[in-house]
Amino acid sequence: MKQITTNTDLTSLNQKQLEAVMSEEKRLLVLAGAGSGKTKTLIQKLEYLIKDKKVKTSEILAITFTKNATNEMIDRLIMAADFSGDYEALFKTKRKVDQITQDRYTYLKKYKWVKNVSISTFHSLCYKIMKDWGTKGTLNNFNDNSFRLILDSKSADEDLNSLTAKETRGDVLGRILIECCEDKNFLIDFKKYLLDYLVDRIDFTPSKKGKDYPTNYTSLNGTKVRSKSEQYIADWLYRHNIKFIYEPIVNIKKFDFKPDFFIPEANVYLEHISNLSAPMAAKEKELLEGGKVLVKTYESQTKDTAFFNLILEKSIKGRLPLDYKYDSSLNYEEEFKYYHKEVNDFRKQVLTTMDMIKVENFDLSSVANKGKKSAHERVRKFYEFAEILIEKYNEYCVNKSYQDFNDLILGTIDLLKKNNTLLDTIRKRFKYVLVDEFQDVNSLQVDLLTLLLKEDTQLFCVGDDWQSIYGFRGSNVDYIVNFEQHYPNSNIIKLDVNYRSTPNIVGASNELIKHNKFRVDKHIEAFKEGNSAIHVFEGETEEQNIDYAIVQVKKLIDQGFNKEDILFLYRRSNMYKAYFEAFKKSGLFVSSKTIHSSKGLESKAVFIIGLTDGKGGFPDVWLSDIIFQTIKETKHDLLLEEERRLFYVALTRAKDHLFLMTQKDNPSRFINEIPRKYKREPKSVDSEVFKIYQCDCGNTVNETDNYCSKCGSKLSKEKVTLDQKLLSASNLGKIKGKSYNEVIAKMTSKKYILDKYTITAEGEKIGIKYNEGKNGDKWIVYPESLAELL
Ligand SMILES: Nc1ncnc2c1ncn2[C@@H]1O[C@H](COP(=O)(O)OP(=O)(O)OP(=O)(O)O)[C@@H](O)[C@H]1O
Repeated sequence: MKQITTNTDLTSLNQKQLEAVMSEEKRLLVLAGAGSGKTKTLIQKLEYLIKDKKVKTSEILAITFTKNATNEMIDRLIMAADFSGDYEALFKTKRKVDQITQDRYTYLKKYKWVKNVSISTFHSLCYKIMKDWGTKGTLNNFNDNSFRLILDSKSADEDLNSLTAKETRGDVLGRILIECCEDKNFLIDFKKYLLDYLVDRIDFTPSKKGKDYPTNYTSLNGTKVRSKSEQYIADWLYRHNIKFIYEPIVNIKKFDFKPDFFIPEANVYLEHISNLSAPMAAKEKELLEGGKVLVKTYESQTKDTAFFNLILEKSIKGRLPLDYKYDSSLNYEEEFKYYHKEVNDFRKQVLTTMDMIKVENFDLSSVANKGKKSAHERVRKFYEFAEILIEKYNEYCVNKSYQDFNDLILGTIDLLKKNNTLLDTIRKRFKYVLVDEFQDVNSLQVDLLTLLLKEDTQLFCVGDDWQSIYGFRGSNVDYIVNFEQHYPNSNIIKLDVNYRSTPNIVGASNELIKHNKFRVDKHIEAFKEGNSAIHVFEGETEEQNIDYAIVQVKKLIDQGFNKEDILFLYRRSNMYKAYFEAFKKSGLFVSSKTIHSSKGLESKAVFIIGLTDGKGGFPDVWLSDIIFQTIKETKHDLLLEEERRLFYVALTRAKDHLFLMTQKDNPSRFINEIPRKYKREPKSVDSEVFKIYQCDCGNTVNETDNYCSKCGSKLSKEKVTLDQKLLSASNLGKIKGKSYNEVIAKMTSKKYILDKYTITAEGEKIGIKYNEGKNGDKWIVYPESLAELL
């Protein structure tokens, strides 16, 4: 084999990183804090194995979680191979995605050995195994190799799109639902479920009759009625194809009134009487005098459904023509035309249920049976429908030979278990298995991984339990926290130097994460020096926060920061909407991302917005719906810990500057969990007064100065008056190289707010003005802040 050379420089590693790279341990976890060089160590390990240990490239399997991570790894290997530095130089130029892919392809042809290393996501690994080893062309077989992928939408992974079914999982499930609704009973039952639980959401309403008690219920034909019993009557009529008018206005002789129902074809009025009903006597008399038939039903009768049905049969059916057609065909389109959103939500719930069952490797019928025994009617009903739909869905996918992402892993596990030759071949081939982001693995992935290992396979995992943020998708932080239990005779190396962030950012994130119970203890130290504090800004309104952000962003841009250097992060996309509009208006360009998608990134300045407490803020702990709790229970405490890890990820993306944006009187608990010493918080105006002293020559001097630095004259403390403490508009202009008029125009063009005070300009005076009572107005300036605004 041709000698592979790379420009790997092991001397750039610290002691622990080096130890990890050179380790011969069969089961090793490199457990690290943010910015401590996990990715760097993993890549160096790859290079070390190939270049120094002369391991055959085909014997290495490196597993990542995303296509981006795979590409990053490939790019770093190409850079290591490319001594000319040309490939690295390309990254400094602006390129379109297509161009990046093309360049990668060109260089992979040049450095073929990089291509020989199996670097793939779990999914693409399984895809390949299934395609290469699945049973050839045997439809209806779980291990069929002529399958196509079925996804929720177009894949972000271009390579996968050509291999993907045209229809999405949602399309298929939707069609199966329509087919099931050809059975009228199914349709009516399903519509009732949808109206009760996704439209009226009756189970989310307090059971006690109070002001929150629902004022109406949607009946099967869409009429809103006032009570559950009225809904029952309306539904009974609908099911029997009997038309009705709800609360028709009747005027027979003396007054207008509204009986509950009128059934024209039976020429009957129906009044349902409960203890909430208004007195009936006068209305009844009117109807009688008008020769109308009135049927009365009573709340007490509804307790026994069969009995109540009988009453309705007798009093209504008996008055309809003998040949009345009680049966009618119902059309899905017509029945659900106003409820597309709810049908869509239901479909998503079924797909999530399906995924959760697969990820946990559970059996559909056991989960469905558990669900059907739930104390909640909504859950019982959901699983009745879900079981039928999922069974039919699975049947359809097997017939069509469709596999979703979880099927790929399940299918591969199944295939490896059945096919000993294959298992043996793969185990013998991959002598080194490297896994990135190990904190994100789920049970299925661990099962697969375990299958791939022989006793003497080297398993090298890197991860950070503090950054595990995909619990909601089924990943289980336990595999990294209790690595030694899952992999007996394993070793752990902790990387504890953060090369990315300033000491305040590292200190703050260390302190924050200590509030989590479920974690491995690590103490991460900052490599960098510097004492820039974390800025906490508490505006009274979102507008104030945006104004502040604009000022700070402009300041950073003045310092030479570009788009990539400034990153706005948020828990949910809608938090950024108003910022986006304001930046667009001001012609400012910054990067922005949800925190989940910022994993692995870094930026010189990071702004975390939307840090308010409570619903819609951050943390925002949502216990999963009881439907999903049936499959996997989630607990409030653990969800809060995951939110905190998400905040940890956000904090640790920042290299030098970190801004936390919240709202006055409603800060996120996470901000309070960061000790004060790391933060620069706006304090009250009085405690923060930054006094400005002026020499007679106009030069600004410090309080402790005895002599003026400009004219050299001795400064007399007694001369300092309130007015003299003020930095005049002219002087402020001089400092910033602006004219008096420019300063005043700028300050008065917009109301800048500092803390809760408005900065105003009046003549030469500029700053914060507040009323001192009989001594007149008092002015205070924050020179630093004012200068920032200019
Ligand atoms: N030994 C080292 N000496 C100097 N710089 C280092 C060293 N190790 C890592 N770095 C630098 O630290 C930064 C973070 O490294 P890397 O991205 O590999 O960390 P990470 O642990 O994967 O981060 P995270 O998990 O937070 O995304 C990079 O800029 C990297 O070049």
